[in-house]
Amino acid sequence: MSRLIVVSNRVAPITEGEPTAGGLAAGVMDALRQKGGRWFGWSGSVVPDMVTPPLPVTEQRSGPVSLYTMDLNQGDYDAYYKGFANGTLWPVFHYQAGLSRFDWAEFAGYRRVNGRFADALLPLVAPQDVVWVHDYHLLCLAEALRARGAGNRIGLFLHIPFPAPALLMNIPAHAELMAAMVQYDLIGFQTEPDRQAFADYVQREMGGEARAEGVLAVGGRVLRTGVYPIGVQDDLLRAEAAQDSPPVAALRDSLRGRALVMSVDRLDYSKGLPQRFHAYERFLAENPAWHRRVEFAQIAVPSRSDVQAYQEIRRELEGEAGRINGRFAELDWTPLRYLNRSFARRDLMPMYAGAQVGLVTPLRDGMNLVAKEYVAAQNPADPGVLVLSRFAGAARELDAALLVNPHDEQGMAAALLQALEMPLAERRERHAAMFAAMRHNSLDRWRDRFERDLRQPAALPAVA
Ligand SMILES: O=P(O)(O)OC[C@H]1O[C@H](O[C@H]2O[C@H](CO)[C@@H](O)[C@H](O)[C@H]2O)[C@H](O)[C@@H](O)[C@@H]1O
Ligand SMILES: O=c1ccn([C@@H]2O[C@H](COP(=O)(O)OP(=O)(O)O)[C@@H](O)[C@H]2O)c(=O)[nH]1
Repeated sequence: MSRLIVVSNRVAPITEGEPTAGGLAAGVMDALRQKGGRWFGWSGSVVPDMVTPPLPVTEQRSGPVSLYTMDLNQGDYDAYYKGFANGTLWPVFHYQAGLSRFDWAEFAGYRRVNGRFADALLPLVAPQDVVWVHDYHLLCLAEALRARGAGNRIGLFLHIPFPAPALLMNIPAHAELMAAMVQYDLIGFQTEPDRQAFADYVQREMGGEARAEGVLAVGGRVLRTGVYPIGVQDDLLRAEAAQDSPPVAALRDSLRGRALVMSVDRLDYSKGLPQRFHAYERFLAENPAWHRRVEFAQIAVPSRSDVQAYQEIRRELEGEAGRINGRFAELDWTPLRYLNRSFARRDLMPMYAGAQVGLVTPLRDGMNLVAKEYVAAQNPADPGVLVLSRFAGAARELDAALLVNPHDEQGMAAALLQALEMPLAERRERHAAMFAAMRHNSLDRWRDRFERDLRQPAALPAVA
């Protein structure tokens, strides 16, 4: 039997109900629980350099999912995760080249860790299995597996945007990176512009040829590319949204009838939090009639806190939250609640349900599952309004949201007012359109389409 072997840097906690660090882990766990499979990744623990590889692989089981994890030693973690993946690739792929740094030694460390993943993975993979790799941490994994003799079909799904070639070429190792990427059999993207940017580079810089829709021939290899927007499990989420719990009750009681604007993000510069804070400040300044009648809750979960750019954005936001509250707060009204902590998703869902506005305004985002979760949580008879950045992957499907440019403070302030004052009929109409789009590209569809295309070499690539 041919099994599905999933590989990603971040894996979900195996215990249900624990907060999940980001959309990849949430999405993959939900998808794997349905059908079962093997999932290999980093344990999240870093051990001293004197512990030398190969590091042991630990197995845990949760229902039909077998989770295999491995620690990283400090040197590998620094070069691979903190260095090349999150110090170089993440900013460039999110169109923030100015925040990117590059070091050949870190790139070598990134390749070395991709090799360590390959070494640990090989004993778990039978020749007939298919391997589904996730995200930018493992762009060189297919190359490492092939160098070790693996003949399996190997696919990559990129959860984050893929940059235009001119931007990608800011990375001095762009040619090495792309030569490794074309060792995959199938590469999936969140949106068509991401797929097109990849194909443009292959054609223009590598002499590749686009043969049929999405099929690329390059350097003696044929690989397929497709668009597979990640989704959510709306039935599960709707059930979670209907539950009450102590944090949800505490939030509701504290609002005392005020409207709630809500945002939930990892504390990441790509999420556009300072711009969002400034737009809310402008909204308050321009609309005194809304003072005491609205509160904005920003949940910002600390993330990658040992990377300098993340430390800087955290400091900036603490200052801005204090300043905005200092400017507008009254003894009995705090206009902005800023929380640096995480919640279990089953607690977030009823909070979304009670929020009149979901404010999701990243500068760039591969997809943004919070936007889809917000739509899933709403009561169709009296739904809230999603204000969504046009630069989130989710905006391509949820185009009935109030779409905003996160760099346009005035536009965002106006959208907030429009959302808070939107008539019921328009809210229902917009929500129905978004709900249908969200349901169509479900999490099951994402997994099934990618797995089907990965297993069928001859099948035509996907167009979402
Ligand atoms: O693993 P971390 O460094 O703690 O970061 C968390 C995850 O962040 C990113 O998530 C992305 O995947 C989501 C689901 O497809 C998508 O909606 C979002 O737009 C992406 O940013 C990252 O890509 C993951 O690898 C991280 O695990
Ligand atoms: O306190 C929190 C904050 C976020 N999330 C989940 O983390 C994911 C975030 O995914 P998204 O695609 O929005 O962004 P990412 O963090 O992956 O860039 C969503 O499923 C959220 O529900 C969570 O479980 N607890």
